[in-house]
Amino acid sequence: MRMSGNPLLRVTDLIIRYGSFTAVNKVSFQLGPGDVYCLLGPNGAGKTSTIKAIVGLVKPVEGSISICEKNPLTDIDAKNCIGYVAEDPILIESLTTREHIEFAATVRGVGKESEEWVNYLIKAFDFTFNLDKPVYTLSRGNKQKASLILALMHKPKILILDEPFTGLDFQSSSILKNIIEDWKKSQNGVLMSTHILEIAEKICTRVGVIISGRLIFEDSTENVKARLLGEDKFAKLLNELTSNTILGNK
Ligand SMILES: Nc1ncnc2c1ncn2[C@@H]1O[C@H](COP(=O)(O)OP(=O)(O)OP(=O)(O)O)[C@@H](O)[C@H]1O
Repeated sequence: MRMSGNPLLRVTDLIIRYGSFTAVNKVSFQLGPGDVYCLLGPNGAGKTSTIKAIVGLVKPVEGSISICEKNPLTDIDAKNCIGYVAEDPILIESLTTREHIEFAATVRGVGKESEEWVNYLIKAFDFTFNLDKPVYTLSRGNKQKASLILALMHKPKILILDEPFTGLDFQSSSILKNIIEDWKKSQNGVLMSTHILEIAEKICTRVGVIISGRLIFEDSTENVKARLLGEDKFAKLLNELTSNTILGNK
């Protein structure tokens, strides 16, 4: 695969099982500097499981993961290289977002120098009036915004976003798209799962199609589009990949 510089993230032969069920089967891919890698696939394909293994929320039975050239199992610094937004925001319901930000700043060693950036994020996501409300009073979309601010505040080299546009209003979606573009330009990396083909086509530099736990197709978005000449055919390819894959028997 074409890549400039060492990969920021390397996933090799990842296998995840829940009991006897294999949810992710020998998945391998890399995220290079400047990449926005989109994992595409139907419900239950294994996208979230793959992401959870990368951020350490699920223990794979086999395979290896390298984050910023560090082993996350043995090197605590690997975690600081990541900003993660889960499909369902992971927040402490009784705390306010301001308290989450203060706690995260202490844990990650984020100091005064980041104040301007954090204030920018709060303003950009139109979050000022929600900052001091307990999380349990926030709407789904505002919890998503809180998660995004927390994931971005330490300017991680790798952003990992699981269905990040779900529940976001138009303005916040547009801000997030700009931030993803900035991450790409700064030679950082973004790994993202999405069901929205338009986003994959417009934002991602690479797409990986995962079905029944297997990564069955991977290419640059540029190549896919050049080959398929148009959005309808991009969607058609994914439909075909989905229907041609024999489900079960993994
Ligand atoms: N904790 C769990 N215990 C048992 N099975 C699980 C668990 N988590 C996920 N699975 C199963 O693993 C498979 C992959 O799930 P996963 O959430 O990774 O898929 P996904 O591609 O992210 O789906 P979606 O697009 O619906 O979010 C599914 O069959 C799911 O039911």
